[in-house]
Amino acid sequence: MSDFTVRPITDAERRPLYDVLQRALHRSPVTDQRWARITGSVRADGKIGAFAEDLPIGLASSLPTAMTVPGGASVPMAAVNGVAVRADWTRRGVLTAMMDAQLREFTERGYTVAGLDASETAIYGRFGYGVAIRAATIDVKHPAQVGEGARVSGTVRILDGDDALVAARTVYDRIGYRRTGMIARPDDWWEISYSRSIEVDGYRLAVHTGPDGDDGFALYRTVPQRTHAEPFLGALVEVEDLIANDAATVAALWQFLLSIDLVSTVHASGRPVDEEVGVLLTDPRRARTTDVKDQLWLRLVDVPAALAARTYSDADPVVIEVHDRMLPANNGRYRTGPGGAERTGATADLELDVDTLAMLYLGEWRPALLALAGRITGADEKTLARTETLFRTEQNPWCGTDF
Ligand SMILES: CC(=O)SCCNC(=O)CCNC(=O)[C@H](O)C(C)(C)COP(=O)(O)OP(=O)(O)OC[C@H]1O[C@@H](n2cnc3c(N)ncnc32)[C@H](O)[C@@H]1OP(=O)(O)O
Repeated sequence: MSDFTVRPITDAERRPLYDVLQRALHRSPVTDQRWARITGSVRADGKIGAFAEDLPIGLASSLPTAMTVPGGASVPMAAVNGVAVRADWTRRGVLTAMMDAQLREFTERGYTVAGLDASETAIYGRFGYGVAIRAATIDVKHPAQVGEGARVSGTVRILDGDDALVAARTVYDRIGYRRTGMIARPDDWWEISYSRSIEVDGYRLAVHTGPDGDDGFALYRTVPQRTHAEPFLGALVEVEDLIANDAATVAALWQFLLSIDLVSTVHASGRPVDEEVGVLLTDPRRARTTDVKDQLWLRLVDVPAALAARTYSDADPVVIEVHDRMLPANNGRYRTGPGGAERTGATADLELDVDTLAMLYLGEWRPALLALAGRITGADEKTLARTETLFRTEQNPWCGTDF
């Protein structure tokens, strides 16, 4: 018998469990002032707690949202956003018990998928999450400037505090989550995460205005780099969020970020892997992609619904056999082709675990590579090529929301 219990939390348990999360992420416990600001958005609903008798020892939170899938439909998604176990209770199965309870809750609530941003890569595969989106870190070193011929226009203004929060929400809602992998940003996420970036971490918002009004923004802060040894070293510009309605607005926001004086480097993480900043510059080598890593770990909670929600390119269907240890209702074979996806009794063309299906689902990974890694079995080269055609997407998926 385990010496802890896992269950939905009450209102009174929110703050102590929020502090379990803060501590696990090496942040200070929340202040009374900050709690007063966010308390309405830190809801008990969607939170699973772990308790040793009355002691709160673990938390797994989620927010309801929706994600755009290939073809443009959006599916109900649980954004898993606050997972922590007290340091004196780790490696005793607390997270495993919370993940199990959470997945059962997601099924009951009718979520098609769940997603998370993993603190470490070794944790979530065992629960059926796979890396469905990768993102790039881009560093631009000064002197760097956007070339004169670049098609950038419009104006940029800087906002702070609540004005920044309101403007970012308004522009995001206006642009929408159009690209595959983007999500609707939940109200509570704006109130907790975005307000922390602005109020606690000192970020400001550069809002771009084009011919039809505000159409993009960059959330950024400047961090001094000067030392006694290097008294003239310029500041670092850290870009946390950059959203725009089209590529020209993305370019205009980069132009603004590169125009800030007394800066040595502009650093942006979580960018789309196809965001080519270098080509905009007079010297392309000033921009470097310094990292490409997992951005979104996706869990297909309802495999039949997920497979049916996206579109497929033109190729003969494949029969995919899916294995799901934690949600056995997903086990089975699915005929997947341009006409859609449905359960079948036919012989499988390929087999995979549900985390690998998540890696395929948004078009991030080539099936041949997944077969090479031993993640797809039973498929010959022709089947893998067919699967690639079916699942291929025109543009790389990108989430862009750090939840
Ligand atoms: C979506 C997000 O919020 S990401 C943020 C996640 N939170 C953090 O990183 C905060 C700091 N860390 C923690 O709070 C905890 O260590 C957690 C939540 C990561 C893990 O909680 P635990 O209760 O220790 O996990 P649990 O005991 O259920 O471990 C399950 C398995 O995962 C493995 N595991 C858990 N954490 C890690 C890790 N950080 N690295 C490698 N393996 C891990 C365990 O070894 C175990 O494997 P086993 O079944 O083969 O023995």
